[in-house]
Amino acid sequence: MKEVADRLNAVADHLDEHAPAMDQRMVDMWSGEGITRHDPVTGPENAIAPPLHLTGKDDGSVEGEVALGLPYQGPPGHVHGGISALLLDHTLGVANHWAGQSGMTAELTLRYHRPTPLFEPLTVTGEQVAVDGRKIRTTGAITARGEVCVSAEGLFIAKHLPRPR
Ligand SMILES: CCCCC/C=C\C/C=C\C/C=C\C/C=C/CCCC(=O)SCCNC(=O)CCNC(=O)[C@H](O)C(C)(C)COP(=O)(O)OP(=O)(O)OC[C@H]1O[C@@H](n2cnc3c(N)ncnc32)[C@H](O)[C@@H]1OP(=O)(O)O
Repeated sequence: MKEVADRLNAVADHLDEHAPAMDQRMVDMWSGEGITRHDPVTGPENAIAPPLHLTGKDDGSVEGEVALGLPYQGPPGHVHGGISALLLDHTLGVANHWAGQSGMTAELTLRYHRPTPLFEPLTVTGEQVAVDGRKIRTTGAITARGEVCVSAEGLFIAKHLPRPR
């Protein structure tokens, strides 16, 4: 294992030497292409992202399918509850973006109905349900085999931090 670790560390050092400076990398991550490349849920450049692929639907909601492996394990054979919260927080955020009014998460309420299985297709959904001034209410769920494992209700407040340029 030590030899393998040394080789991986050498690769990491090599990549570090050739990577752009951190502030430039931040700019690149936010440069567009219609997706965020860096986020820990859908980001293709983020090693901890499963990644979940979300699609916007004609009815205004978003949906994606993903199967999660061992790094996301909590209870034996099942998804860690914080990971489910991560997927839903982000999916509700993307649902807001898709609906045209987005904001920052102020409250996220989760109900864990049944354990969420690892290694099985999960459907993750989000839908904006109301906008009242700056307050945005959004719901979503993770389902497996047609049964709801986790449902979410979020309050988002319209506010946008400046993107790096
Ligand atoms: C499907 C294909 C789509 C393609 C997608 C393509 C591209 C994607 C592009 C972008 C990606 C899109 C989405 C990405 C998704 C991101 C998801 C992640 C979201 C997050 O992970 S984000 C980080 C976690 N989040 C925070 O880090 C927030 C920290 N926090 C604050 O920054 C402030 O706290 C803030 C801003 C929340 C409010 O602050 P503030 O000063 O602006 O507003 P203020 O306090 O005045 O509140 C105004 C009114 O909201 C009420 N209110 C406020 N907070 C409340 C609470 N908690 N509960 C109940 N009511 C609350 C007040 O009571 C008042 O109500 P009233 O007006 O009636 O008095």
